[in-house]
Amino acid sequence: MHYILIGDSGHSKVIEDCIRANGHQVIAKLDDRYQSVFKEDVYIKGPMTIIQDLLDEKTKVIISIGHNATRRKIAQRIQLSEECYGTVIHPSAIISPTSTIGYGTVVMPNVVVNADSIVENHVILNTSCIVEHDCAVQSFVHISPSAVITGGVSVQEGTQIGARASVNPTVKIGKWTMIGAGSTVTHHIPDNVTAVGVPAKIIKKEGL
Ligand SMILES: CC(=O)SCCNC(=O)CCNC(=O)[C@H](O)C(C)(C)COP(=O)(O)OP(=O)(O)OC[C@H]1O[C@@H](n2cnc3c(N)ncnc32)[C@H](O)[C@@H]1OP(=O)(O)O
Repeated sequence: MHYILIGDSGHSKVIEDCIRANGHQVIAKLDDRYQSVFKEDVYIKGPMTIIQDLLDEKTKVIISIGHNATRRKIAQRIQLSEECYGTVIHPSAIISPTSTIGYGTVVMPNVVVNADSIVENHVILNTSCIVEHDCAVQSFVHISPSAVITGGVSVQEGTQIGARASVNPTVKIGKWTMIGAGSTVTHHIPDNVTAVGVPAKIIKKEGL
């Protein structure tokens, strides 16, 4: 399988490692800071507008941008059908056969997703995070490295759970919210806020 990465950044390097670990290959890195199309090493580089010229049935796309709102903006802008997107899962990740992982989603090394969880589209499950049983992780969420989402948790669209944060069982976290690194979330958290600390408290009423 060939991949086109949209966004040529630190996050895309980690995604490329996951793609290679599966024996697949990145053929193009598109980014709007490139104004013309050129070849660098084995890659075609250029602006996002050339994407349609590169697509075929052996090629999948991943939007390789860590910022959740930007990832969504680009998905809305390029308007690809869902079959154009790949799902990248590092071979060291453990995914329950009763869980589902959506399109455009990347699952980094040593991630665990346990039984009956639903992970939607364009999600980042970053290095060594844990999504326990019966969780719902909506589209454009980022679960940062080593964060732990315990059983029955719901994380709504576009929210980021910071590195090493943990979320107590059955807690619901709203849309486009930020949970600070190392926080422990003990109660439901609404949409569009920033919450930090142990236990997590809201410090800002504007989201991501
Ligand atoms: C592969 C990768 O790199 S993936 C990247 C993963 N990234 C992360 O996990 C980073 C998550 N980001 C954070 O934790 C950030 O600190 C945020 C987003 C929660 C807050 O950032 P900002 O909005 O810039 O807030 P700011 O730094 O001004 O802090 C505001 C207050 O909250 C406190 N605070 C900020 N973050 C935290 C935190 N994680 N835990 C506890 N307190 C915190 C600050 O000390 C400050 O307190 P004060 O007003 O008493 O001085």
